[in-house]
Amino acid sequence: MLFSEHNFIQKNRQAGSIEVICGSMFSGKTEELIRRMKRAQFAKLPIEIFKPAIDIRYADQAIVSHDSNSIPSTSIPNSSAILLLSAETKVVGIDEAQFFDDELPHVCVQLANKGVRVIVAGLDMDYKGLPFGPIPALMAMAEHVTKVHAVCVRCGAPATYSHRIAASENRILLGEKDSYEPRCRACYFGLSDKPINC
Ligand SMILES: Nc1ncnc2c1ncn2[C@@H]1O[C@H](COP(=O)(O)OP(=O)(O)O)[C@@H](O)[C@H]1O
Ligand SMILES: Cc1cn([C@H]2C[C@H](O)[C@@H](COP(=O)(O)O)O2)c(=O)[nH]c1=O
Ligand SMILES: [Zn+2]
Repeated sequence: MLFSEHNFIQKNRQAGSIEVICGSMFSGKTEELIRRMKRAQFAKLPIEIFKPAIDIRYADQAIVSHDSNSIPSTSIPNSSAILLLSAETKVVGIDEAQFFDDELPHVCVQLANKGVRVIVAGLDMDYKGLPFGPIPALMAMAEHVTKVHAVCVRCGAPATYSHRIAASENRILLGEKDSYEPRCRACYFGLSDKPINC
């Protein structure tokens, strides 16, 4: 084997990767993140899972899916804390990533370049259907992007939008079924004949 070829393989062995799991609310992002992280645990790899401190739903020290699956996590105030807290880690999971600051893509690139497998889950769109926080940039920089779908509560089609039923117009409004419902394109934009009670 040529020296340059050997060097190339060695370098690539050290490289990690970025995976993004995105979609609407109730689409299974957290479940998919938990599944991937538990598989890494079975492989005896050191893992760390982070979520933004702002997300105080369900539990402080765990990520919890709408189906009550959970795995321990650390709540952090900003994305730079991930670098400080994941020194010996081989697999880093990040949930509710839409709430993190714009430095998150840079943090993920630094980790991946150090050989870490980074798995990020978050909403790709806010309730207005607009790209949400650092997720679009992460989707562009990731090796793998998985878009998962909920079931539209109006018609049963695959849902890609998170329709807000609560009155607030703030971009950030923590909530569950009391405040949001997953909808397909036709039901979100009112394109179908079926009447939609908003
Ligand atoms: N309309 C819906 N479509 C799909 N799943 C739903 C719906 N409503 C509730 N769920 C539940 O939500 C779970 C997914 O939860 P979770 O992984 O926390 O989603 P996300 O993180 O994308 O909000 C599903 O397995 C299902 O039990
Ligand atoms: C669409 C939308 C959502 N949120 C909040 C509501 C929930 O607390 C989380 C999303 O949780 P999930 O795990 O994806 O179900 O985000 C928000 O603040 N603003 C929005 O526009
Ligand atoms: Zn629909």
